[in-house]
Amino acid sequence: MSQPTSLPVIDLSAPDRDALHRAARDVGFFQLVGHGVTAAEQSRLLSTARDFFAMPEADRLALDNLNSPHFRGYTRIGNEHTQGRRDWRDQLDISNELPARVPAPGEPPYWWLEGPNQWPTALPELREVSLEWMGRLSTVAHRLLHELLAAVGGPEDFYDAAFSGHPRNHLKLVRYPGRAPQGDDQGVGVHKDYGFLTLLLTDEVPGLQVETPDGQGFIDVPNLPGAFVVNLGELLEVATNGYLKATNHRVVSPPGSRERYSAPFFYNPRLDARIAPLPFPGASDADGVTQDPDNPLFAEFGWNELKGWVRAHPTVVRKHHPELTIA
Ligand SMILES: O=C(O)CCC(=O)C(=O)O
Ligand SMILES: [Fe+2]
Repeated sequence: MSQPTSLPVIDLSAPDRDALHRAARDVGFFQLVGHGVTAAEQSRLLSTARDFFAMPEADRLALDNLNSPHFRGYTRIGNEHTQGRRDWRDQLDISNELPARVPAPGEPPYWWLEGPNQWPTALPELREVSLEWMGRLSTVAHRLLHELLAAVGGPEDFYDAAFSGHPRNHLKLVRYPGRAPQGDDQGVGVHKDYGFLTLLLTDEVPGLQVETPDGQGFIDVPNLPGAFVVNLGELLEVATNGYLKATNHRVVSPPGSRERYSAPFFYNPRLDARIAPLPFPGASDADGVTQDPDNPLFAEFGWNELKGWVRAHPTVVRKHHPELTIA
């Protein structure tokens, strides 16, 4: 099979289901156009993110995620880890604005993930822009998930109930501040995303790389202005018993001191949603989910999400959840 050198482009305003099926099954990554989100909305989100990172460090550290047992807020450069190695980026993690939840004895610990966000007082518009963005992209992702389920021959509304109540939307505002002084180029290390679909907005600076289907190398994802880069998360792999795979990807730090900004939106169900197998014709061709002792895939979404946070934010875990283990 020849390696794709650019990603498939899917137009959500006139979806070609065969193309979507192939893009999801063969590549696991594609560019989404025709989604209805305007260039003005996109540049507002990115410019608000830039304003956040341009604030004095003390203002950013006032939102340190070490303050939050719910893993919300700001992670300074070098405090996040992927594959046990330090990532070279700083970021603000935002999710649904909910009251702090402390799981009762016997309740799954993933309920710690529910809680309030931390917002900067000096940049009040960040709250409105981010919450609006999550609502807007949920609508787009919902449509896309329906198209995708239909494209593989399943019932398009099969997972709607999993999103009722408080679906676990997650927006990350990210800055890659050039290369680490020690010469390491891990912006963010190789990983898969934990939910159904990720809709990623980036500036024009390259860096995102996707693993090739044969697992032998990585290809650069070019910036297509106006498009969202979409990738499949682990729940789609679980849902289809491995017919669709969550794709490994990483970000290579921009050279020198060049900065790169990005904003992945993770379209996720409720934390306690159990992902039942999708009834679809390809189920008989599916070869099972990836077996990796270092990365078990959980059908109950909260566990899958908590796995990711515990791995990426060991300092938060040491401070707030020293007893926490992943079932
Ligand atoms: O910044 C990017 O381009 C991708 C980031 C990413 O993959 C992630 O945060 O999960
Ligand atoms: Fe990712």
